[in-house]
Amino acid sequence: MDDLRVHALEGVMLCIPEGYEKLLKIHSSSTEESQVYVISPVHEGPLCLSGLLESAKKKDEILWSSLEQSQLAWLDLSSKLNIRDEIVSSLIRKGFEDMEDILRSVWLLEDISESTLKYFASLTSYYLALIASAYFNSNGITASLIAADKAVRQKSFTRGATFIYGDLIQPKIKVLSHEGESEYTACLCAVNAGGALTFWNNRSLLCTARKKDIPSAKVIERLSFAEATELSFFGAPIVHPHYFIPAQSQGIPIELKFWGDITSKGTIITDKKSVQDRRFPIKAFSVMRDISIINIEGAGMSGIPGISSRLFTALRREGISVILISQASSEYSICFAVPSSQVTMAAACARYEFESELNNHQIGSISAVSNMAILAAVGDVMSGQIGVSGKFFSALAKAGVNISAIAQGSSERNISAVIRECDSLKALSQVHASFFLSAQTMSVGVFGPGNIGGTFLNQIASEKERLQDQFGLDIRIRAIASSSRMLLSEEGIDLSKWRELFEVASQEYDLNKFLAHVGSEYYPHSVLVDCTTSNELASMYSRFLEKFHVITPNKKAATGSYSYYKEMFETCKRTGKRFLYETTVGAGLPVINTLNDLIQTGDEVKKIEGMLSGTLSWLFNRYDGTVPFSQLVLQAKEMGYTEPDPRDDLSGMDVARKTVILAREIGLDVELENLNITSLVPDKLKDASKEEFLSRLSEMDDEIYTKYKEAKDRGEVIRYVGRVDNGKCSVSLESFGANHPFASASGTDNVITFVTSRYVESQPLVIKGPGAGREVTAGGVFADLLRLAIYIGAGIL
Ligand SMILES: NC(=O)C1=CN([C@@H]2O[C@H](COP(=O)(O)OP(=O)(O)OC[C@H]3O[C@@H](n4cnc5c(N)ncnc54)[C@H](OP(=O)(O)O)[C@@H]3O)[C@@H](O)[C@H]2O)C=CC1
Ligand SMILES: N[C@@H](CC=O)C(=O)O
Repeated sequence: MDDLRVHALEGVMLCIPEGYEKLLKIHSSSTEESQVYVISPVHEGPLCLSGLLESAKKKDEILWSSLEQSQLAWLDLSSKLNIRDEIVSSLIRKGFEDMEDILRSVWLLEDISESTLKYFASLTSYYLALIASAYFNSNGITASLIAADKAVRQKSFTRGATFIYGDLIQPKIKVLSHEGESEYTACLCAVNAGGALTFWNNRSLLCTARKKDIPSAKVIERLSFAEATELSFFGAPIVHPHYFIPAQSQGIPIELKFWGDITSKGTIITDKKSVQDRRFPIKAFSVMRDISIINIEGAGMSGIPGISSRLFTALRREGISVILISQASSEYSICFAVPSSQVTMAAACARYEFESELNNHQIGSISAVSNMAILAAVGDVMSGQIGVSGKFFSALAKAGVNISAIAQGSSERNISAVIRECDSLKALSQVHASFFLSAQTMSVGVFGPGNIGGTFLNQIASEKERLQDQFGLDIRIRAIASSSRMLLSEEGIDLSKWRELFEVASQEYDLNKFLAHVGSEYYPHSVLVDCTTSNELASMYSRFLEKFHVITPNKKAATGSYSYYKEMFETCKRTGKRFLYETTVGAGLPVINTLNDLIQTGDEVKKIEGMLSGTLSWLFNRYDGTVPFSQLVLQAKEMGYTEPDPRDDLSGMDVARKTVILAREIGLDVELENLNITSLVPDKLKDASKEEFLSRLSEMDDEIYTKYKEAKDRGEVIRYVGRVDNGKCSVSLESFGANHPFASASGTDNVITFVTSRYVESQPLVIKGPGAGREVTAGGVFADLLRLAIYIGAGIL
């Protein structure tokens, strides 16, 4: 068992009775025999005493009633803790009598000396220590009080509790007005008396990112002093390194704990360099907001010694704190970041310093940009590990975050990027997920909860948890829209009951609202899944791809005009967004991806031939004249094989679209209008409404029977085929003998053959399987979503 632990506490923690109860719990659960509590002064609230001095200086009559109220507040705290020790109240009263004398002289002199200010502050720390020791004693724990200046010289402390108060010891360079007040004294006590150290903060546990920004951020268990130094600079809940130098120099580990959650183990800072798992090179990410950058540019700076030195000397003279510096090796420009509150002064200071260089154009411009943030990644294990910064920057690129400046120290323990403040949350959540510190989250909006869309939502519902646990992929379906209603949810729709929610909680459909919701800034990756057959939505993909990834089984966009088709891919190239549409041909079959593999590996595709309609395949496989064709069409619709309007299948249009998609995939500039399409839909039903067409379906029965009979008599079967051959596309209704591969297709089979340089005519590459249906198609859309997840960096194998 260690003998001694020294705790650094903020005075404010002990301004309410619950604070003492917490402290008692901490004491009782600690293993060390001697516990030392260094208590910092109170700087705000009813127990703070510095306001009295201000009133005295201003000769404000309110002083006397405030003095009385203040005394009552202190006595009240002690009585609420049931402290019966008369000495405590009489010492508090005595302190107030002394204060009254001092306040009278401040009143007369209208001046507050530094030592008076310190005395009033240290009195609060004394009172807290006094009350705490009385409270501990009344709870059967031996407790005593020692003034800080004496405590730091002690080689040992008595068993039980010791409370240290007063004018706490400060390092020579103080950082922020009230930072580290108890920590430095605690360090000195621990170093001198050989004890362990705990710093209690009132802000939060130290996590891999700020919890407010990334709710799934985890507590960091261990940290090296060097990492702690980097993180403290970037605003993590650790005091400035100046305050823990004594402990660091003696290799005394420091526990960082959070007063709001005293049972958490918190973080241990040690002098050991982190040797954690190299798969997790980053310990934590931090964001500093409200930053401005100043850029100094000019050809005349190259190779001129002393420019940087003059700049930073001038800035230091003005007390401007430079947070980050980045200079191109060409020395053509220097960029540095400062807090926005200092940017005007910093820019003026730089202009003043380089006035003559500006006048003679050695320096072209000195410009400032505000509303920036610094995103920093910190970790010992980054050092020497190839690819960490690459991953960091590519993660930012995938999230569409522009980087204005970069800095990486040669220790390789910190990479910092200056980005726009409005991108900071999105950037943080992307890099945090990319280094597997939290799940890779996608904000997904689904258009069209019909056959395919609805099945897709059900499939996600059943796999969501597993994907999150196994691969850290967090798919959040945050919006669902039909043509008239939409359901939005901030955290993600509960997919176990999405249908009921859509019924009862949906609102009127508003596309702009839908897009703004799915694309909300917090999420680094926003995805639109279009499971409609809407032309209107398809015509907006190019616009969507500016900001969203698009996944769709809807064939309309990929078969729109060739210029629009090109435009979508140009947008993708520019924005880094993905357009995935595997299910537009062959439903869940791997047709487009296979074709792409052939092309990307240098194969030459000479001919594509396919039975591309699952519906027509099923109809002609089923039809034998016993059940009317029209009835089978209704069954196919019921089973989710047909297009929302079955005329799209029966007219050959669906096959034509798929043929065009395949042709374009191999680089052919083809337009749908140029295809000759044989339609099975009688002319008289072409322009009827969908409802009328369905009610008059039987009018096509005779003609189909004739076609069927003619083929049958030849010993053949009817198939609808799409072809891309010799640079030309065609679709046709044909009949095939029993030996043809198309004749052996059953059910909703699609059969697609590729003849290429590698897969010759006599032995083509053949893809065969169900080419329509809810489950297979929705599964294909889901697979596209997972492909996208891999692209954005999810660790799916
Ligand atoms: N069935 C299959 O096997 C395959 C289908 N596909 C494609 O999948 C897509 C969907 O087909 P399927 O699920 O059968 O069709 P459904 O008719 O079952 O569903 C379509 C859905 O889209 C909604 N919708 C229509 N217009 C809009 C709009 N402008 N905005 C938002 N929602 C809209 C409809 O809502 P509302 O009720 O308001 O009209 C409905 O919920 C089609 O493009 C089809 O070509 C691709 C491969 C295979
Ligand atoms: N209706 C289509 C569905 C797939 O695209 C078909 O039958 O093939």
